[in-house]
Amino acid sequence: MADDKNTPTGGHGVEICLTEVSKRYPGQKLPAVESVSMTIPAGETVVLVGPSGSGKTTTMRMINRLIEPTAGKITIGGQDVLGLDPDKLRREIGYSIQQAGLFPHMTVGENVGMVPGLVGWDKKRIGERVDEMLDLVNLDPAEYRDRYPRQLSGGQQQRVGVARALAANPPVLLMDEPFGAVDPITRGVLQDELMRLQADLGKTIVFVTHDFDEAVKLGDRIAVLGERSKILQYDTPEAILANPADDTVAGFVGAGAALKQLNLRRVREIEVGQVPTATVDESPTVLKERLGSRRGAIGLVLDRRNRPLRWATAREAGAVSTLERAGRPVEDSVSLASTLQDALEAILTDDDGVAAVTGSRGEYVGVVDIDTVMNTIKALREEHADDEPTGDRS
Ligand SMILES: Nc1ncnc2c1ncn2[C@@H]1O[C@H](COP(=O)(O)OP(=O)(O)OP(=O)(O)O)[C@@H](O)[C@H]1O
Repeated sequence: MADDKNTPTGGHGVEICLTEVSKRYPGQKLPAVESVSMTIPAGETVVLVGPSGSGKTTTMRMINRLIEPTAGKITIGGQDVLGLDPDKLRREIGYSIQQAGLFPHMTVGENVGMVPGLVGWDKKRIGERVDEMLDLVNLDPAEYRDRYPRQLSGGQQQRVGVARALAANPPVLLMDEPFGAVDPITRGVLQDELMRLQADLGKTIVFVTHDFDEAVKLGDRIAVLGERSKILQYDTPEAILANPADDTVAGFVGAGAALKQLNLRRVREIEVGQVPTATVDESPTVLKERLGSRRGAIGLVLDRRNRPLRWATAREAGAVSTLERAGRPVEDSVSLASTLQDALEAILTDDDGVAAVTGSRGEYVGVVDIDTVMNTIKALREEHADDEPTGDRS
């Protein structure tokens, strides 16, 4: 899929550097963006979040010079953008906006193929690229290529918008609330798709949103902007959730920061506990002995392929002739790939407050309980406690 004929970097992300960039719109007393400095590392997704009017869009559009800065310097891959021809610059930067911004009188294929056409690709290559891009965003080319934007759902239009932004394989992608106009479910699907794409493509993405949860999900780093685009905090989602720089950022992070952190962690990253186990073919007394005399201690009966089958206490194991009927069935288990939020959900709905953890083939790996989750949150908080939260450079 690498198509490096027209792009010096082969489409891989490059660093973007803003140095004391300001924008004052004509006739305005105060600048909309005042002396912003930030480094966006190559191949990372940086999300700009902040209240309405904080200057997110202005900041982003100065990168591709849809808006001209009044002062400061912007470099992309070391090149000063103010020294480049703006039209050429914009062809090398993918741009996708809310409501997709497709040209209504052009078909899906013409929309996606527009920038490759502008940079001089031949017809055959453009055709192939259009189909490849539609495939990439999960739209069947044969079905959608010749439709007009109005013949698509909102979510499909957004997909075409992303396909169009990627078509000429630019190293940089600017996305201004690209999923702002679709329902929450479609939005989640589109976010997942973008994450999957980005894992393969490694573009440098600057993404603007109002939605802090979207920022946490998509961002390698988040820049929380205040008035005139002042950078209130610029850090990883984990660090911002664990240690917001000030009350304004904390307000923006919103309620439930600790719970949101659980969404960023996977069960495989924590140390799971162990309980006594026995397989269904073993005698109930074996499990009873392994559980010992500790009151309330619970063990797991595993099936012949080592998968969690039933929870049982020593007393319950002692009351049956075969472990097939001991205790109660395991209703819900979590896998190593589950988030800690999923694990917490399973723990909270379990009578004994414990969830079995399984590996990739469903085999028993261990257990998690509320203490494990609490300790993880505590550790996260301690890990980031000494962070120097503010910083307008990476
Ligand atoms: N063309 C313009 N002329 C004058 N002022 C403008 C212009 N465009 C934007 N502004 C002002 O600049 C400030 C920043 O606007 P901008 O659109 O960058 O903010 P934003 O954070 O992206 O907002 P939103 O989240 O509502 O889209 C606002 O106060 C806005 O009114």
